[in-house]
Amino acid sequence: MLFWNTARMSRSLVLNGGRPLIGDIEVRGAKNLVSKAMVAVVLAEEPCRLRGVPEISDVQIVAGLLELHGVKIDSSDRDGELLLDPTNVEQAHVADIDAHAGSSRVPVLLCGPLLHRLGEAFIPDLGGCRIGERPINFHLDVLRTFGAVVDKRPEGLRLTAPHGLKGADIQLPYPSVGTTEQVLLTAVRAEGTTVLRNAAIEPEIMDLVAILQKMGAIISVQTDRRIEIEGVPRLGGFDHLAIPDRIEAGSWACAALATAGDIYVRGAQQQPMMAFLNVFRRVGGSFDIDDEGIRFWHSGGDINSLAIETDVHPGLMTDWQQPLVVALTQTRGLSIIHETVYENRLGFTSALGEMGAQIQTYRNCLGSSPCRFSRANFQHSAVVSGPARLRGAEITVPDLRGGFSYLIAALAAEGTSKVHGIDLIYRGYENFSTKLDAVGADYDLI
Ligand SMILES: CC(=O)N[C@H]1[C@@H](OP(=O)(O)OP(=O)(O)OC[C@H]2O[C@@H](n3ccc(=O)[nH]c3=O)[C@H](O)[C@@H]2O)O[C@H](CO)[C@@H](O)[C@@H]1O
Ligand SMILES: C=C(OP(=O)(O)O)C(=O)O
Repeated sequence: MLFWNTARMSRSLVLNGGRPLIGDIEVRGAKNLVSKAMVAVVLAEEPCRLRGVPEISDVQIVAGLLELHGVKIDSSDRDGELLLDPTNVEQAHVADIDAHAGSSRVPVLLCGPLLHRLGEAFIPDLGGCRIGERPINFHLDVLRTFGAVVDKRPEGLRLTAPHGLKGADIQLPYPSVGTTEQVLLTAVRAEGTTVLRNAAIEPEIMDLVAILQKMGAIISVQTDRRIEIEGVPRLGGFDHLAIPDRIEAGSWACAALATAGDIYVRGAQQQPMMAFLNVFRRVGGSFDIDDEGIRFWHSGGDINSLAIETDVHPGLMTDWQQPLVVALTQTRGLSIIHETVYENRLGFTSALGEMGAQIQTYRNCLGSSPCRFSRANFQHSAVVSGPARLRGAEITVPDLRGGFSYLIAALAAEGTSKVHGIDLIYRGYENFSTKLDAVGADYDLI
């Protein structure tokens, strides 16, 4: 059992903005690795230890699902250590699994591990941020290539593998993070070799590869988005310290910039954040990297507008886009955003408009080249005109990163803001209210 429960947390925040955020905060393991590492436990035949686990609701959701499948989970105190024992993995009751419907996207990654362990998997309807259609067609296609039979039912998906799972030759239509993880988590114990082309290579995926290697997997990552996996008959446990959360680190960096503040993010690492750090420097923010973390601050005077384009790694990660947009409202001139990963990740800007930001969204690709959305009717580009004098407003969180971005906007704004629906922010920002205290924010939880 986990000892924390974000379901008991507050739903709204009242914030008084207009003062710089200054102080030290710490980020722990990445949401986008920790939840996958927990899924990998189902493949193990020995207990596993995961360290640096943040107290976020996505961890809670995956822990609940694993417990339904007989994984014993122990987290006794606040040191971020989870002990997970999968020796008695069993089929969960469909009705119990169904109770987790709509809560996260991670359950789809249980397909391969459950098929290997139990020969059958039932997956509830998925949740996750509503920032686009987010189909799972790539996931189902690759699972079928391995030999899975997918039965779509009103309450979710039922998968079986009547002839076992066999290594496959796979070319992804787009370097999808989740589908790459799906392939890794299935191929490591499939019979024979799998070759995956056009794979995603995000740092969290490389950390998952490291975990699987500790468990006994044989995986080679080539330089051209090609990953080769030799299936093995058995996997053992692991002991692993999760890669720190670069999205959370970048979000606090944007909070420092937008409020003309100065925040030291303990745990932030340079390498996985290179694309972000380049943007931060170009916009005129300052940073200083040491062995323990990164200090981000506003250097005074005007900051620069610029053009940014999100992309798969090593490009600028889409999850940084929303907090960056808030920082860009404070720059002089016109900034351009081209969101190429999700077709609908700019909807959060309309509430920023109510706060005084000048943001116009466009269907056209306002980037270096047309993206996958060029001929579709999606508002996936934006022009931000600044600097804007933001004023407090009453707003409701639309999604995880949009939610944190609203907190930044409220703290940069003059006056008082009320932000509702903050439970979504607990999905990926550990103890954010304690961290707001640490950087001197003026707020009340209601
Ligand atoms: C829990 C987690 O790790 N979430 C991250 C993961 O999401 P997630 O793994 O869902 O993102 P993907 O990389 O798979 O999605 C990228 C694009 O591919 C499309 N697609 C994906 C799968 C599919 O079957 N069909 C399809 O069309 C999506 O709609 C999207 O337009 O990577 C995203 C891109 O870095 C991040 O924003 C999310 O924070
Ligand atoms: C889009 C995100 O997460 P998820 O895929 O879990 O919805 C995110 O972390 O910003």
